[in-house]
Amino acid sequence: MQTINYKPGLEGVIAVETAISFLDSEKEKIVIRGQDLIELSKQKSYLDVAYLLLEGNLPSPVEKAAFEQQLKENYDVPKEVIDVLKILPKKTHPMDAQRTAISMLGGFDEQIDDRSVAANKKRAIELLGKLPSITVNSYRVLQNQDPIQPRADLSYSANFLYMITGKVPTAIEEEIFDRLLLLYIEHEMPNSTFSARVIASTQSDIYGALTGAVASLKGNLHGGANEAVMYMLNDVNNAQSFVNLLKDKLNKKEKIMGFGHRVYMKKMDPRALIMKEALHQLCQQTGDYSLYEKCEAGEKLMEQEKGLFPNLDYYAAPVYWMLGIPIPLYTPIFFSSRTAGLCAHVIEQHEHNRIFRPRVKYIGKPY
Ligand SMILES: CC(=O)SCCNC(=O)CCNC(=O)[C@H](O)C(C)(C)COP(=O)(O)OP(=O)(O)OC[C@H]1O[C@@H](n2cnc3c(N)ncnc32)[C@H](O)[C@@H]1OP(=O)(O)O
Ligand SMILES: O=C([O-])CC(=O)C(=O)O
Repeated sequence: MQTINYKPGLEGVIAVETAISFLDSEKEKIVIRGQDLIELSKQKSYLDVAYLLLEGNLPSPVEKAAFEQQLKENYDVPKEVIDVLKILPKKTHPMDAQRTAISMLGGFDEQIDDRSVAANKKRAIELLGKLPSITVNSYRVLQNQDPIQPRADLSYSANFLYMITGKVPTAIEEEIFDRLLLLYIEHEMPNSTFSARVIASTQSDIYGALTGAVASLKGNLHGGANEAVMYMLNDVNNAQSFVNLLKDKLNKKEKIMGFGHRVYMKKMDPRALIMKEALHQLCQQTGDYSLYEKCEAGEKLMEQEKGLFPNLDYYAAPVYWMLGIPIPLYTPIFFSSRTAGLCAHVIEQHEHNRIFRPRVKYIGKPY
């Protein structure tokens, strides 16, 4: 007779011991190596938090400059990777192209079998350096556009946004894009991180773990929600039509993208609030508040009708839009940011490994 302790979707199950991050619902903190992500988003930049994740402490100004320089030295992507992206069917989703490119990088790693912390940290830096180019250029070649070269004279985030839009961003655009990357950087044990750790736990390599994580993040119950939110917002002209659209979807028992979360069940994802403020800031710049009005109306309706609150993807989507970012890049950019957190998790998994191998509750034919 089996002893059953089955939680559908592993809800509430503790899967790993980690020193990387923790969602403390009681204290309302997203803890990243002992620091609150929301506080960090007000004072620090994406690269500070990427360094914190990989090294365990925030960088000094000198360490940060050296870290940024290392990333810039790794901006170039092997020509063979771009060549493969060019032969993908043009209807390939950029997430699938990103997945292919990351997977290919494994073949260029001369020390692929080295699972040491030092080797994995080196790979994390190489991956973080290459991700902006992989992300943007995989999309560009699918659009029959020539790859764009990174610009090392710009900051990491400014270059990333420049590569996406083809324009050097203004100071406010750079600041908001950097905040968006920072908020997406790490979030404890979402499906993609779990996937990466499960793969790494077989002693498989970081490229395989990240390739699996891209596939996980693509789904619209996870990272793919940000793109779905924007298509929904663009389907209607004003706040009232958006409310009507959501009511209609709810009547059809459809899930509304950008709402709900396994951990934030009774209140709004704190990261979404920061993006809501960023959206307001961007609307102030243009004088056009229509996206903000639609989002707020949707937020109110969902609370009234379902007691559900926005997650990060809900308010990140219109921020991406106002920064001039094409919708198919929203989830690949999320992944690009999350690479820092995922690499920290793969490093930790390789350091303190036990293979994941759960059991089942058998509901098949009697035997
Ligand atoms: C950055 C991120 O990746 S955040 C996640 C982004 N994903 C989305 O926005 C997709 C929409 N949201 C969802 O599908 C879910 O809320 C998830 C996947 C995020 C969490 O899923 P779970 O923790 O398994 O919650 P579950 O789906 O069981 O929902 C609990 C109840 O709330 C309802 N619910 C949850 N989210 C939604 C939603 N977005 N729209 C409508 N109803 C919802 C469910 O239908 C369910 O109702 P029931 O008990 O009457 O059946
Ligand atoms: O935590 C989750 O399940 C999903 C999420 O918000 C994230 O990965 O940022």
